[in-house]
Amino acid sequence: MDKLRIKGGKSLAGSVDISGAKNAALPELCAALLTADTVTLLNVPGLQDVATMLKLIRNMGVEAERSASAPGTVILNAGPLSSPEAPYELVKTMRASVLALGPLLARFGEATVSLPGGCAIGSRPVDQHIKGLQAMGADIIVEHGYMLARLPKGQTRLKGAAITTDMVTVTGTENFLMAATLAEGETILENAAQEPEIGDLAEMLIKMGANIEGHGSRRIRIQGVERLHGCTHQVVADRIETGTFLCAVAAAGGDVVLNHGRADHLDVVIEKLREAGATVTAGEGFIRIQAQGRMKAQSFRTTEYPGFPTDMQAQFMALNAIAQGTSTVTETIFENRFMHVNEMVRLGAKIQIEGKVCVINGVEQLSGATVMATDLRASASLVIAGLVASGETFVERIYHLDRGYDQMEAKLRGIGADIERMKA
Ligand SMILES: CC(=O)N[C@H]1[C@@H](OP(=O)(O)OP(=O)(O)OC[C@H]2O[C@@H](n3ccc(=O)[nH]c3=O)[C@H](O)[C@@H]2O)O[C@H](CO)[C@@H](O)[C@@H]1O
Ligand SMILES: C=C(OP(=O)(O)O)C(=O)O
Repeated sequence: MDKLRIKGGKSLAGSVDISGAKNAALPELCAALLTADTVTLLNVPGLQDVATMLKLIRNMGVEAERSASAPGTVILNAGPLSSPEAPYELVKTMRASVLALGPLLARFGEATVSLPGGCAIGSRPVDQHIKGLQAMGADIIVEHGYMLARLPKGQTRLKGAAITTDMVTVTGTENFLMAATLAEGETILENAAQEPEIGDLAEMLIKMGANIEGHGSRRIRIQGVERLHGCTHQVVADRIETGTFLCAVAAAGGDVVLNHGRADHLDVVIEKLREAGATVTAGEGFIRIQAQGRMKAQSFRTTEYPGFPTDMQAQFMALNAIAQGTSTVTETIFENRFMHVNEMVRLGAKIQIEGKVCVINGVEQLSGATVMATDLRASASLVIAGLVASGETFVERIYHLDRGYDQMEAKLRGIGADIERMKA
């Protein structure tokens, strides 16, 4: 297994190109299942999760190729799709595979999708996905670890429905959105997620001929159409990758421009960074951060968008770990998303976990050690901690990092970090 070696203490300067968002690219690859026409996605990030999703849909019979001449371009054609199935072997490494369920049901009237299972950050059930698609008329049974979904005999389309989920669910909203585009009649999604990736998916579906209103709000209305057509769509910039680099610069110090970064998708995080003492400026297609000296620790609580993103919790905690003062971080979305804490403690951080809350007493210096990545954002937080720790830090099990960051170590090296991948 590859690991990262980081020699801490370098400040960061220069510019980084932010990639397309993992959490937009994954549903958008699944949206291509909704049409027999060709769909072209631009700005698709080079991530392990994208490779897994391409494998998953190719396994169904979909033609899906990365363009050799245009980096980031993926051309998809689900015309030849023959097997609407997502097997456990592929689903187990990537929970987002559940996003195949809605489009498959909508277009083919059947789908067999493995239950994703729990993961390091929490149990992550899919009961809301099942309940919502059942409300749209699907028969879904769970058997041998699989969701077996089909339309009742004689029915060729899902039916529009009013769906109110028990909690805000991002991939749940995306599954219903995609399913509803081809359903008969109107679907109203109440308590819908408002993450920018939902808006980006909706924009893509509208280009494909879908009739959608209200995306970006808590109530989305979809009027089903009989068929969708192909489109070309550019994946929105990754706000979590952007936020990760912002935290890295705030922690290590420096002056970095993030090209393609969208400040309007990161309001709360940027506000906290400003309160911490960083200077953050932004314009069309870029964000610049300048940071000098020790930041001031910031307390926060994760909530659904537009609140503080759970996917930024670990990275900001790394900043708090070496900031001045005491902060509290409350995780409200996932029940087990503090796996990075014990690893940070091994680097010298002073953090106590009290249920959903972490109390962090900022220390002046971390000291390098070997630490283990347990999930995607935990990995990123350990990289940030390694950038500021004295001596060398080795981050093991970075296959988690590769799931969701496009060449993170090369991008960090480009702005002056002393970081290298050690191949297994
Ligand atoms: C591919 C993708 O976009 N992943 C993101 C998505 O994950 P994902 O869509 O899986 O997360 P959800 O928004 O669904 O989860 C929110 C909460 O609802 C719970 N829940 C969800 C569905 C369900 O059927 N039953 C249920 O109990 C989850 O366990 C969690 O506690 O949103 C999360 C929350 O912003 C992010 O951390 C992930 O990066
Ligand atoms: C939890 C995350 O992703 P996923 O839903 O793909 O596991 C994440 O991106 O931080």
